[in-house]
Amino acid sequence: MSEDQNSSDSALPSLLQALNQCRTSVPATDEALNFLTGVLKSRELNALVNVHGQISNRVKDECFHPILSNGLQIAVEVLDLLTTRKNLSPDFEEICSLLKNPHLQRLLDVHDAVAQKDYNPRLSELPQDVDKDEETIKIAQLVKSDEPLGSAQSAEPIVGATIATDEQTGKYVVARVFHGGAAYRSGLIHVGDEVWEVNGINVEWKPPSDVLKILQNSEGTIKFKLIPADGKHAVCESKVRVRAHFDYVASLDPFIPCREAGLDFVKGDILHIVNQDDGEWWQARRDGDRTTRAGLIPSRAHQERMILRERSQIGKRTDQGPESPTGLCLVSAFSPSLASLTGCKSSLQASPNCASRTKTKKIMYDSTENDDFDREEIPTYEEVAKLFPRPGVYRPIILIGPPGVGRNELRRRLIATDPEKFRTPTPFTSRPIRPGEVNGKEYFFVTREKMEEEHEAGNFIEFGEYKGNLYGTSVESVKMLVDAGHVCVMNPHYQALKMLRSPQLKPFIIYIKPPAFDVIKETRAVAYARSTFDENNSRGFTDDEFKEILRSAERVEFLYGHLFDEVIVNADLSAAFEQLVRSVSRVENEPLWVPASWVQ
Ligand SMILES: Nc1ncnc2c1ncn2[C@@H]1O[C@H](COP(=O)(O)OP(=O)(O)OP(=O)(O)O)[C@@H](O)[C@H]1O
Repeated sequence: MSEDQNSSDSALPSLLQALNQCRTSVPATDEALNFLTGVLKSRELNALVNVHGQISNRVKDECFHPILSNGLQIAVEVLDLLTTRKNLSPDFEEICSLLKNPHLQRLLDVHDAVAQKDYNPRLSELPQDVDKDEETIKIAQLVKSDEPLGSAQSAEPIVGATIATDEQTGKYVVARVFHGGAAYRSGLIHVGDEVWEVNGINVEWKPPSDVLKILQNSEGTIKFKLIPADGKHAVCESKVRVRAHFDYVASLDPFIPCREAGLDFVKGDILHIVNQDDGEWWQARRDGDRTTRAGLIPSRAHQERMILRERSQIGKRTDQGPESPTGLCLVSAFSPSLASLTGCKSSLQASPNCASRTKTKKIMYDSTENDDFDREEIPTYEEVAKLFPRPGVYRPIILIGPPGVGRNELRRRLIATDPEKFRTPTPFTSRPIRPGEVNGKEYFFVTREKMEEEHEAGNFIEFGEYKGNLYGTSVESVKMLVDAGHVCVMNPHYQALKMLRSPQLKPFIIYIKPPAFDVIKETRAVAYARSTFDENNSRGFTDDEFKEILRSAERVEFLYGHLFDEVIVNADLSAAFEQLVRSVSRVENEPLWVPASWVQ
């Protein structure tokens, strides 16, 4: 056994012995001393010391070299692969549960973070000739980045930091340090540090273009002499992941403080926010992309202001005439099955475009007074976390879209693949039960008073009146299906999303999008598709109805686009259905991003 091993083996007994010997002389309570004795004797600490001894024994003469730096990503991929398989052997089941363990995932995450700090190539020795009176100066050497410098307009692409002139002193200070960049990895350069010299050249009063030239012309390592900022050394990486609800192109943003440092992204991208110290500009990476340095993105507050600004400009233009998304016409559609019992206030105030549809059913839909309310929450970023599927507990599948786009058709096809597994919740009605009907099968039959009471209590996802009877689908009936191990599939009116998208139900929302006018017209004509806009006079769709579907789609996307988990364009029906089946399988088997509050 090695010396190290011996010393670590005897460390805890020696400590215990020492503690016993000085027990009476130390100013500590019996309780504290007993606690410490317990810790020193504990199995966990002894095991840990043992492991430490073993490791230091084995690697005494070697360096640690991480074999990989994306352990977590690989673990998730393995998990994804395994969870798609049915009838796994017990060994694989065990691997799955190990990989799902948050402690193991965190450990891999930390390992990767350490592994990605690329300490090579080694920096040359620091110079010995630092003046005694320069003790407060720090010298940082960075290896010049491989990124092309031709287009560099700032120091950022070269050293991973931005430098700005301090308004009060007129001197150069480090304004920002990018996560993952050379400056960040060095751990030596911090926001607020005053830049005194670059490669031995005093830059105190030089114009920015000269400083940039020095950086560009330097080869290999770049040496900085800095006057440290006080107490700003602790940079803590946040673990926040957000889903972006808007597209961002840094080169088109007139407000970004450093364009080269911007991070472009598109709606739906998952971003890892690594730093939120600056209230206006956050630093982020695309999730899973740990190899690159972080880039600048607008903070939530900044983006909200931009959106409000844009809206007020649209508002001004709308006052002067042209249409805006909120000015779109919305038509209700009604099909007799309660699953698609829909309608909305806006439909009762049809615009002149909709005037031809005189037979629109006046079905109340009152989950909200009007759907513009949704835009009060300005969609910028939503904090998300991964939700791992749990065997036997299925997330409800919600098909949303403009009436007539084909949600019902897709829902029915999905249920037909396995009617025992896929179910639509049973609605409630105040209509009297008819001969042959069974309570709880076609409907739950309840009194009008009971329905009104439940409605008042906010328990209905959809609620309406038809031919003097009330109909409604309750949150409870969705929960009942989920608890019974079924996959609940619904195609409610889009306004129902506000109630459905809750941590209790955790629905997966699929937007069924109409294709372009020509394609929708062609595909529906080939299939002899019947319009459900006017149930008493069911016939092929008219051009106006297709236009109405497209107009309504625009409105749904504008109001609820940020809530969609997936988009399926319903052009060719069998292709759309295949995509639906694939999505449903993903929801069952893969960890997917959901609002963070659903997981906590
Ligand atoms: N991709 C498609 N190609 C051809 N016909 C389609 C396609 N998708 C749906 N249809 C047909 O279009 C008609 C309307 O579809 P469906 O009833 O499913 O719409 P919906 O979105 O549920 O609207 P509603 O609530 O009005 O019923 C049906 O006759 C359906 O078979």
